[in-house]
Amino acid sequence: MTLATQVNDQQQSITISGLNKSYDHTAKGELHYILKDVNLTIKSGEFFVLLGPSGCGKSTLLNMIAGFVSKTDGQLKVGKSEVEKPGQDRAVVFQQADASLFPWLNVRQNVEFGLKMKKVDKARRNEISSYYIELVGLQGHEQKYPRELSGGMKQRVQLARVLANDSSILLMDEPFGALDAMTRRTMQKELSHIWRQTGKTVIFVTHDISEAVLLGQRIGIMSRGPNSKVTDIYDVPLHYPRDPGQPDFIKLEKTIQAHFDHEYSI
Ligand SMILES: Nc1ncnc2c1ncn2[C@@H]1O[C@H](COP(=O)(O)OP(=O)(O)OP(=O)(O)O)[C@@H](O)[C@H]1O
Repeated sequence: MTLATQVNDQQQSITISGLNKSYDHTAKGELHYILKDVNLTIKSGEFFVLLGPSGCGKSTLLNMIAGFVSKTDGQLKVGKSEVEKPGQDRAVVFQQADASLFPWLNVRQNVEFGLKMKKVDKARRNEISSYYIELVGLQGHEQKYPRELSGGMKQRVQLARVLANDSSILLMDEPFGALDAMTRRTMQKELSHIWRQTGKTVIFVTHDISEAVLLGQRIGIMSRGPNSKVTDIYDVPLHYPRDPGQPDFIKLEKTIQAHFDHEYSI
C-alpha cells in the first residue's frame, strides 16, 4: 500500500531571524533573554538537529516553532506565515510518550485519534493507521492499551499517531532520551528510515553528539544560556544508514566534542 499522496503536499521551510525570548527582567529592569538573536533557516524535508547543553533553550526554541511558546520579538516563519499558534502543519513528539497517549484507547485508537477528530471516515482511518502501525513495527499489537506496552512501543505509538496526522513538520524533543540504549538505537534507525521514506521536515533536539551525527543532515549548535543562539552549523556529509564505528563518523563526533570542550574551557 502507498500513502504517497498523503505526504509531501505541504512543503515549507522554517525561517528564524533575530528571534528573542525573554521570560523576565534583570534586577536593573532590563529584559533577561533565554534566546537572543537566533538566526536559522531549515529547509523543507530536511533532518535538522538542535544540539546544546542542558538548559540552553533547545526546548524553548522547539516550542516556539510549535507555537506553544510566544516570541518576545524577531521573526519566526513557517512557509510565508509568522508562527502565532500551534497548527496542523507541525506536530510535536515528546520525550515521555505517557503524557501524550490516551490510556483508555488501544494502539489503533490512539493512532487514529486525530483522524477521527478530522472526521476521516472509518475505512480510510483504518487504512492510514494500518500503514503507520506497520511502518513503526507495531503490527500485531493494535488491540493493546498503553499500560500493556513497553517504553519503546509507546514511543512508536506516539510516532505513528503523529505520522498518521500527516503534519509536514515533526518537532522532536529528545524523543528517545528515556529509552534504554538498545531500544534507543532501534528507534533511531526506524526514525531515520521513516524520514527518508516520507520526506517530512524533522527538527530533533538532543544533547547527545552521537545521536546528532547519526541522524542529522545538519547540526545546529546552541551556545550556553542566557542569551543563547545557534552559533555554528555542521553539515553531516555521511550516507544513510550511518555507522557510528565508521572513521568519518567518529571524526565528526570528535570535532563537535572539541567545539564544546573549547566553549566550556573559557
Ligand atoms: N516558563 C518558563 N519561565 C521562565 N523560565 C523558563 C521557562 N521555561 C524555560 N525557562 C528557562 O529557559 C531556559 C531554557 O530552558 P529549556 O528547557 O528550553 O532548555 P533545554 O536546552 O531544552 O534544556 P534540557 O536539555 O535540560 O531539556 C532555562 O534556564 C529555563 O529555566
